Amino acid sequence: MLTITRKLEFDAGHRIPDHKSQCRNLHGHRYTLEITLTGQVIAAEGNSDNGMIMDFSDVKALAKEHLVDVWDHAFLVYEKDTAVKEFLASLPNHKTVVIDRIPTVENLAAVAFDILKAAYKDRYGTGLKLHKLVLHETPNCWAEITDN
Ligand SMILES: Nc1nc2c(c(=O)[nH]1)N=C([C@H](O)[C@H](O)COP(=O)(O)OP(=O)(O)OP(=O)(O)O)CN2
Ligand SMILES: [Zn+2]
Repeated sequence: MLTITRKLEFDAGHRIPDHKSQCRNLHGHRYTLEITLTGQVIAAEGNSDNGMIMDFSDVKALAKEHLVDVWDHAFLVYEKDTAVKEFLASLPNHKTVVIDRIPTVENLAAVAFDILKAAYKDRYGTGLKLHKLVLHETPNCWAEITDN
């Protein structure tokens, strides 16, 4: 299978409220996102994206619009983490993203996959689709999710 992968980075805060150790504290990460797409290679002489599955700049633009700019410098808070949710709501103009599950790297990768799957789906009639997403929380810890 032929794929292309675009890497982007963003910063976000989170906490894992029931964690046994450090991760129950408010803290942040520089997340690294790897987006892998598959689809037919575009064959259209004279087109800017001739010979590409998708121009990397378009991969980046869609990722930013639908996910990266939404999560960058936001605090990603679990919807049932009432104490932190209320605190963040008390801060004027604070960038907060409420997540319907605990913001572990596994869950954030799954949420990101669903968002980006819809964003890339068959934009050119070439079967373009999100194949895999990797989300690094630290250089040493990451989750991967693949389309099934
Ligand atoms: N399965 C998971 N385990 C942990 C998660 C997670 O999302 N899924 N998250 C955390 C913490 O939030 C944190 O992101 C990881 O911290 P840590 O284990 O300290 O990671 P480091 O890379 O900084 O660890 P080093 O020991 O410095 O390499 C915890 N667990
Ligand atoms: Zn963390």
